[in-house]
Amino acid sequence: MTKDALLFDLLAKGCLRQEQLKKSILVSYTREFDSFDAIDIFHIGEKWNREQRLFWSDPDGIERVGLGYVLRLTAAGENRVSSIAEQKKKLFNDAIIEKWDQGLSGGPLLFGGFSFDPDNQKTSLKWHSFGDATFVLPEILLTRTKENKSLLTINCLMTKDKKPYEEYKRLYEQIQHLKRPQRKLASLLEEDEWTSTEEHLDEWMISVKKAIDMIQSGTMQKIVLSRTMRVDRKVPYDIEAILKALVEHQASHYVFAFTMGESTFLGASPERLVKKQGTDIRSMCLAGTTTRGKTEEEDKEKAELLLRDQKNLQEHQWVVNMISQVLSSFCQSLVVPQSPSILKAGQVQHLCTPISGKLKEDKTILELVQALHPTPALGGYPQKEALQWIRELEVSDRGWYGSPVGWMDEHDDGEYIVAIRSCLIKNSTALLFAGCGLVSDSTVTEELKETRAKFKPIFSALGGLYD
Ligand SMILES: C=C(O[C@H]1C=CC=C(C(=O)O)[C@@H]1O)C(=O)O
Ligand SMILES: [Mg+2]
Repeated sequence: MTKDALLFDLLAKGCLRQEQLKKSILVSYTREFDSFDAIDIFHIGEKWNREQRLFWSDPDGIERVGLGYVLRLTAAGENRVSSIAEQKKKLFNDAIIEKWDQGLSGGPLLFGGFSFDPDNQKTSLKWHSFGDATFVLPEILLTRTKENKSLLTINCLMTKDKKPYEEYKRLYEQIQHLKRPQRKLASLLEEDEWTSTEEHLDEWMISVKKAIDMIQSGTMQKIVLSRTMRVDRKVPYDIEAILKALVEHQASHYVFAFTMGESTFLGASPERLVKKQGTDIRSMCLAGTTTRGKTEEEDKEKAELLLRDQKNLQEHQWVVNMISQVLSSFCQSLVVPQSPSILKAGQVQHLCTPISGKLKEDKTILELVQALHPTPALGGYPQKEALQWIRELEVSDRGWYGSPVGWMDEHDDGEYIVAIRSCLIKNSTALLFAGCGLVSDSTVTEELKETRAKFKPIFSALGGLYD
């Protein structure tokens, strides 16, 4: 039997099971594929379904491109995480999943994320297609593994009206299409083509001052406040060109893009929230920032100053305390380094404490995400009060900025990052986000500079200069 004849077989099996159980059946088939260029494949998706495309690459070198969404799981409000978990469970019940090698990382992965705060009333139309929680299952998912193997996953939901042969024919044609990439020359922006505006800057500075005063008075320990920069072009943004720039310049980051309808949320985040593989857990505390030096020597000097800087160490410590406390309740063992190291992230560098652990009992990746979000790297401390202050002090709607975004598999393993260094793009407008952790030694001027530096990596990828 040829590889794709097996696909037909599975679809027929799915159809039969659908008739027997009288419910929609997920059929997922993963096989080896020809080597591919992820950006090229993403580009092919523009022609056939430009409103349903996703891209994901991680620091281990794994790349994934998803084209077309078989289904969308959505949820709103306080119970959004458990609602997604329930919908996911139902979807995988009775599913037919075939992988030629169980050890490889293809398969029916769900990609998506959550808004930062479902209780924030500033629901703007801009984030409409993303909602409080949205997960998608791509129809075609191409994966390049760490070992440089290419995998093709085809997902299909066999509903009552679907005929196996018709589905097979349609999917087969799409696979042929994938083999004929046409590379378009990605063009970055010319300098005179865009205008940028730092939005509500005065209001933001007043809010930062208020938050610092409050922290100094002892009411709060830490609050993270973010702001937006709008960058307008004369012509629509070229998402592939931006991804190409991010992948080239930010290879050590998580580069992601989720297109939901006309809008794309994309970025290159250095921050892992949590990864779960069986009982192994990995997380990361990232907070405390300085800029990069112009020479290697200056860069190192800045890093050394950061490692000794009391304000940044304090800012960092709230995150270490919270993440280690949360994870210790889930884990039988946890490794937390005594002091932070440096993580270089494009035009900035951070204090970073990686954390790893072993789960004591079976948990899903979503349970871990729910317990961790938002850490004091994006919210503050104490968490509940910090969220309340963010609602009151921030003008912009964070939407999915600063939120958990990622993927999960049929075994409830997966990886979520914190969506920072990111922007929301619609046609010729990009909205960039950057925030900063405020503690008692913060000053408005320094935090303004810090957020300006944090805009740079994504701004550069939109066409500004890398410096
Ligand atoms: C909130 C952001 O960064 C967080 C992660 C690393 C360092 C941070 C800081 O030093 O303030 C922030 O906590 C952002 O980039 O928008
Ligand atoms: Mg900071």
